[in-house]
Amino acid sequence: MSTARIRIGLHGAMGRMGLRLVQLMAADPRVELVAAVDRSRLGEDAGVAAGVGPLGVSVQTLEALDLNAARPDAFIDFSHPSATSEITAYCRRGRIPVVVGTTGLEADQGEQLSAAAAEIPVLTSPNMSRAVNVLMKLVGQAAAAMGVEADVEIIERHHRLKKDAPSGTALRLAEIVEAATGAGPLVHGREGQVGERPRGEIGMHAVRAGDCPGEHTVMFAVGGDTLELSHRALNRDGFVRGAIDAAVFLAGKPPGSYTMAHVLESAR
Ligand SMILES: NC(=O)C1=CN([C@@H]2O[C@H](COP(=O)(O)OP(=O)(O)OC[C@H]3O[C@@H](n4cnc5c(N)ncnc54)[C@H](OP(=O)(O)O)[C@@H]3O)[C@@H](O)[C@H]2O)C=CC1
Ligand SMILES: O=C(O)C1=N[C@H](C(=O)O)C[C@H](O)C1
Repeated sequence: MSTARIRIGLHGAMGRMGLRLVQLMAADPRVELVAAVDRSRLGEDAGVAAGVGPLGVSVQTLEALDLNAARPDAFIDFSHPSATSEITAYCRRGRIPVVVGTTGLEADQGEQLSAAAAEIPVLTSPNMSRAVNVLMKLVGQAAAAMGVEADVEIIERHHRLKKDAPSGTALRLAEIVEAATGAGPLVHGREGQVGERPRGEIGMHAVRAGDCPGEHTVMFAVGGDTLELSHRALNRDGFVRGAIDAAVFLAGKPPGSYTMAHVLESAR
């Protein structure tokens, strides 16, 4: 017996994440691309643009999208903070669940997402990769076990085209350490006569180089011992598969705020 595919709209469909989503969704029997929204490559067939052949879905702006024709069960957003409020408001008006992967959001956008979650299902995560979500759990455990006496340094490395720094994932890792130990403040890089390192400080370092898809290391150092927990993405597929799983999970859920933890728990 065949079940209906989950109808997915992409916001930021012609970006690095969007194009890989078009490719992996085309090979995933659970889902169907029904809307490809971007401000670039308007009018192109999204499948042709992604190299998987015609899908009959043209790239268009949100304003031009015919919602009654597309009937998305969920939207996935990997665009830019300046565009995320628009897709959130659109999904809220249309009662469409939304997965937000865009990072670098302002505090008031977090509030908008929380307000939207009172009316529609909203899943946000700075990192959709299963492995990174395991890293987050391990970092919480390590921080609690190492204690506030351990010097914590977070190093993230990304491609030269990334627009926000530090990465959303690195900021989340810092929040996890802070929650486990009360450590802080966060110190971004160091330069000049900074003096001895105070206890509790969390050092944050953003490397931008080449085409690196994303790496995160959290270092815990005490006298005589250093523990490092790292994740290295070899390509974007882990983020993309997580985002598809998130959209499949979210379609048909009641309104509320969801995270990748809900998705991963549901898959066990
Ligand atoms: N949560 C996660 O797991 C991950 C999150 N990310 C985050 O996702 C976001 C996108 O990353 P990435 O795909 O690499 O970025 P890209 O810049 O490659 O893609 C973003 C796409 O969105 C388009 N866009 C920008 N503004 C608008 C707008 N106002 N309306 C419509 N489309 C718009 C861009 O068009 P144009 O090219 O014209 O600017 C581009 O096509 C980033 O915030 C990144 O940090 C990335 C990977 C994983
Ligand atoms: O912009 C990217 O590429 C990535 N951004 C996310 C972040 O800011 O944490 C996740 C991933 O590392 C790739």
